[in-house]
Amino acid sequence: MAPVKVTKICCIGAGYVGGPTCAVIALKCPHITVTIVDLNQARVDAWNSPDFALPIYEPGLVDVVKQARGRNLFFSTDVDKGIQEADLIFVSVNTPTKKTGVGAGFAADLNYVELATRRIAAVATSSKIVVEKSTVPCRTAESMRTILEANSKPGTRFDILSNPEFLAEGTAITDLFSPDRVLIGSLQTPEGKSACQSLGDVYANWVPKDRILTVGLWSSELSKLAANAMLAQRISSINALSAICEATGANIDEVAHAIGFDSRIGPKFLRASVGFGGSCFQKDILNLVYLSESLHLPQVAAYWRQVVEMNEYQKSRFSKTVVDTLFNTITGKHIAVLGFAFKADTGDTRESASISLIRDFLSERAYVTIYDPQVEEAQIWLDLSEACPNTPLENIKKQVTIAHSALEACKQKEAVVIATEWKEFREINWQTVYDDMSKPAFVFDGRLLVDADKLRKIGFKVTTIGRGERV
Ligand SMILES: NC(=O)c1ccc[n+]([C@@H]2O[C@H](COP(=O)([O-])OP(=O)(O)OC[C@H]3O[C@@H](n4cnc5c(N)ncnc54)[C@H](O)[C@@H]3O)[C@@H](O)[C@H]2O)c1
Ligand SMILES: O=c1ccn([C@@H]2O[C@H](COP(=O)(O)OP(=O)(O)O[C@H]3O[C@H](CO)[C@@H](O)[C@H](O)[C@H]3O)[C@@H](O)[C@H]2O)c(=O)[nH]1
Repeated sequence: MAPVKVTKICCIGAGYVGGPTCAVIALKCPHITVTIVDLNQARVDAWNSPDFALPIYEPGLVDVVKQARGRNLFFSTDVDKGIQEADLIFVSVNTPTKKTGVGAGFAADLNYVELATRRIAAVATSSKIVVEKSTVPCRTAESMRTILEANSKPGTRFDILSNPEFLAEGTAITDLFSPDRVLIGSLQTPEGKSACQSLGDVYANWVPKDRILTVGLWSSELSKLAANAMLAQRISSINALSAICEATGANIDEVAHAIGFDSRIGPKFLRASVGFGGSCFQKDILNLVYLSESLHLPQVAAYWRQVVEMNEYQKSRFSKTVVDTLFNTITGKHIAVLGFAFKADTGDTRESASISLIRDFLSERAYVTIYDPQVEEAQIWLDLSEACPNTPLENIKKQVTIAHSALEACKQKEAVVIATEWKEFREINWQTVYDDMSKPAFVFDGRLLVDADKLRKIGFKVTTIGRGERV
């Protein structure tokens, strides 16, 4: 069966994945018309804004959108038209952890995937290749196929592919320009393989062919969960070791450097921290835990659950270190928290470790001043309200202030907590920060970001993750 030559792509979901991924496809494939659709009018308006005030912050994204928007890249809320016109449809909707019902707290909520799939089935009038881009549990493609086939009109067919996304926020554009690999899963039938080639040909416009991996559908779905589980496991492993370093006087930087030199281990993703955040790691591991339990594999479930538990431990251990170091009480004390995003170079706050720290500080009745270069004030209030469900927002606001610069945040505070690895925190004038702080002036570096010795020379009392010495 000859592969369909893709000329029109629709992406359902204009979020952190759908937006950048399909904007890059449009840029790299000027012969393909790409329409990204979303039900969220405000989001689509932001993607279309004349001054390119895009709904997400991602280095390099504005340049990509500037080049392609209006040429062969379009953003719209007309989901049905987008579906009808396309020959290939990406489903890139959110798959958060379920909050209620069976599997609550672990399983992925597939409601958005199902609704998008049902919409495709309801309005498609010609054959489509439907590509699962969202991260989903193993065998979700089968459910999508069942829905689509049960609703297909005479003469139309649907081929389902899995094409999980591996971009990381903050580096999305470079990841998409030069991916380690593009993974495409398909049924191993002539039709499935032909659909797989159609999508592979789209990526081949800029991705070397040896980086386009083709596998079975279920392997592709599971590989996405597996990749995130293994990455998060590395962080929990190095964080577990950071606790041993603090207790023994070993230095986690030196340990990471030493083990990373072993080519079988490698140096990446070994940075001890206050804990991993982001919308994916925790969600996808819990999803794997749920899958393992559903498959009656309790030991496997317990193994992966421990990665998340270690992360929770790391966050609470850091909060406790702050309290212990500040003479066992932070009640009434003023603390600056630098960074609210879950990592640098993004405005995304989902599962940010900063939120857990601030919640702990508020419960100890400290006063907190937050500064982040990218996160909107409204988002901070929303996240803190969710983190402290029993405290009305007006009470939270009595304890929390939002500053407009790092220097302003640190002024007259007793302690500075670095929660996100923004480069500007390394480069601020620490002498000025010191001069303006109450004394003794404490710095708690949750990201191994600053030169602790230099700060100590200025006069700070510095506590760093994974290092025994504390003055
Ligand atoms: N954020 C990441 O870095 C990342 C990376 C790789 C994979 N993923 C996975 O990709 C998926 C999307 O993640 P995201 O971060 O882009 O989510 P997101 O919440 O930023 O975006 C999802 C968008 O889908 C829209 N949507 C939901 N249902 C819809 C429907 N029926 N019709 C039209 N629009 C609809 C929502 O309005 C939202 O704008 C998730 O499964 C996630 O696990 C995310
Ligand atoms: O050595 C490290 C590396 C990362 N982190 C933290 O881990 C979290 C996740 O970071 P990162 O993986 O860089 O960002 P994400 O955007 O969450 O990307 C992950 O999740 C995506 C969604 O599934 C995948 O596509 C990516 O491949 C995967 O890296 C952040 O809080 C980081 O600060 C550390 O603490 N130490």
